[in-house]
Amino acid sequence: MTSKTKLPTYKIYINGEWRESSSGQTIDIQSPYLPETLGKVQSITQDEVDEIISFAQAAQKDWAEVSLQDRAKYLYRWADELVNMQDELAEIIMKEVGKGANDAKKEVVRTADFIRYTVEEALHMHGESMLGDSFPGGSKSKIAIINRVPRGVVLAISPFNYPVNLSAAKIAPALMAGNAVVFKPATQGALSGTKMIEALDKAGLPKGLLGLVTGRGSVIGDYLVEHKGINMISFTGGTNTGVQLAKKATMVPLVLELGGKDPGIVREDADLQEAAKHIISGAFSYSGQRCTAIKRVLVHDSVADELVALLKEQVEKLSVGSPEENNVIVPLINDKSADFVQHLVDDAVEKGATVVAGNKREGNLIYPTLLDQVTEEMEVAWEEPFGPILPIIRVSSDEEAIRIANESEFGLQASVFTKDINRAFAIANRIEAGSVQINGRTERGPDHFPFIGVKGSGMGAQGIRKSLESMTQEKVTVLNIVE
Ligand SMILES: NC(=O)C1=CN([C@@H]2O[C@H](COP(=O)(O)OP(=O)(O)OC[C@H]3O[C@@H](n4cnc5c(N)ncnc54)[C@H](OP(=O)(O)O)[C@@H]3O)[C@@H](O)[C@H]2O)C=CC1
Ligand SMILES: O=C(O)[C@H](O)COP(=O)(O)O
Repeated sequence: MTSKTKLPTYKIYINGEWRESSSGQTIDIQSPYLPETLGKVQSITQDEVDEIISFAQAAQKDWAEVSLQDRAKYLYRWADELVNMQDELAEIIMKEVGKGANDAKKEVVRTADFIRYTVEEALHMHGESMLGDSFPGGSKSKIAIINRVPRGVVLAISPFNYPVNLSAAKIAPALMAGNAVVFKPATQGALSGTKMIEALDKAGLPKGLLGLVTGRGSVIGDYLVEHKGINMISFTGGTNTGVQLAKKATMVPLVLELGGKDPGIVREDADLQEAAKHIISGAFSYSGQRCTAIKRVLVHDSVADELVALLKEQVEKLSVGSPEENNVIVPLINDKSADFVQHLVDDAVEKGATVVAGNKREGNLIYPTLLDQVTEEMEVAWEEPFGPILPIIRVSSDEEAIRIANESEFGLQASVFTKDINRAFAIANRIEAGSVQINGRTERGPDHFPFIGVKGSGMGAQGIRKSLESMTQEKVTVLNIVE
C-alpha cells in the first residue's frame, strides 16, 4: 500500500445518490500518524436527516416484502464487493484510524465473512407455534404462530476502532431482517464507513433503504436519537456517550455495546507462560484500542513476580511505530486520548506504582507500559485507558480477585487463567461480565458468539444471531379453529 493516494471529499448518501450537504460545511479527517488531511466529510443538516429517514421509511415497506432469498443476494454481493476492494479499503482504515496494515485487511475480510454468516443464519431462523391446551383451560383449537418481523428503521452508530466491521455488524443483520438503516459512522472512521457504503451501493441495494449520515455526534447525535422516525438504535461506543443516548431515546429498543475494563485473573496454578502470552496479546494489540482489551491483571501474590517477569520480557519485544509496518503499538487515535493515557500513568506513579516497562511518549505514540504494585486508590485500577498500558494488581485470594473484578463500573468480559477447571467455572459464575474466557484472552470473536456487556458495558446483545433477534420483534398471530 502506498501512502501517497489523495482522498476526495466524501459525500452523504441519500436515496441512492451521493450528495454534498446543503450545510456547505465539511470536517477534515486527519490521520493519527501521518501529517496529512486524508479527506473531508459532510456535516449533514437536520433537514437532510429528515429526508434520509423518510426515504428509509418508504423503502423499508417494500423491502419487508422482499423474500429472504432475494435480500440475501444483495448482501452476498456486498460481501463480494468488500473482498474485491479489500486493498483500497484496508489502506483507508489504516490511514484513518492507524490500524496495522495486515489487521486492517483482516478487518475487511472478517466483515465479508460476517455478512455471509449473517445471511446464512437469517435463512435458517424459523418462527415457532404453540398450542393453547398446555395452559389450564386452554384448547388445542387455539394455535399461536410466532414470527419475527422487522422493527422498521434502525439507527446504527459505530465507534472509530473497527470502522468497517462494527458498522457492518449492525447494517447486515438490520437489512437481512427486513429493516431500513440510517448509518452514522464515527467521524474519525467516516472515510472507511463511506467506502464500505460505496460497496453496498455497487451491490445494487434498493434506493433509500440505507442512508449515510456524517457529522459530529455532538452536533447531530441528539437529533438522530430523538427522531420519531427511528424504531431501534444499535450503538457501539464509549459508556458516557451511550448513557447519554439512552436517556434521550424514548420508547425505542436499544442495544448498547460500551466500554470495558476487562480483568485477566491469574491463579497460582495457572500456566504462566500461556497466561502471559494471552495477556500481552489481549492488552496490547492495536495499542489497546479494543473494548475487549485486557485492561488490568489481578494476579495471586505467590506467582506475581514470575508473571511480571514474563510480561516484562514480552512487552519489551512488542514492535512500536507506524501501522504501515504492522507494528503492534501504533500512535493512538488522537492527542487527547494519549494525554488521558499519560495522565493515568502519571497518577499511578505518583501514588506509588512501579514502572516495569514503558512510560515513554512521543506525541500520540505511547510506548507499551507495564505498571506493577497498582492499588485501588489509583485511577488506572478503574478507568478504561483505550491505550497500551497494563496495570497489575496483586491479590491474596480468588475472593479478592472477584471482589476487585466486580467493583468496576464495567462488565464486558473477563479472563481466568487456571489449570483447575472447577475453580475456573466457580470464578466465572461469580464474575459480573457478559462473557468469561477460561484460559484465553478477552475478545469478541468468533463473531457468531453472543457479545454482551453488562453494567456500564452495555445492554442487549450482539453476535450474529443475537443481532438478528434484536433487530426484529416477535409477532403473534392466533388461529382459532372452529370445529
Ligand atoms: N463494547 C463494545 O462492543 C465496544 C465499545 N467500544 C467503546 O467505544 C469507545 C471508543 O470509541 P469512540 O468512537 O471514541 O466512542 P464515542 O462514544 O466517542 O463515539 C461513538 C459513536 O457515537 C457518536 N456520538 C457522539 N456523540 C453522540 C451523541 N450525542 N449522540 C449520538 N451519537 C453520538 C460518535 O460520533 P462522532 O465520532 O462524530 O463523535 C461515534 O459515532 C471506548 O470506550 C470503547 O470501549 C468500542 C468498540 C466496541
Ligand atoms: O471494538 C472492539 O473493541 C471490538 O468489539 C473488539 O473486537 P475484538 O475482540 O475482535 O478485537
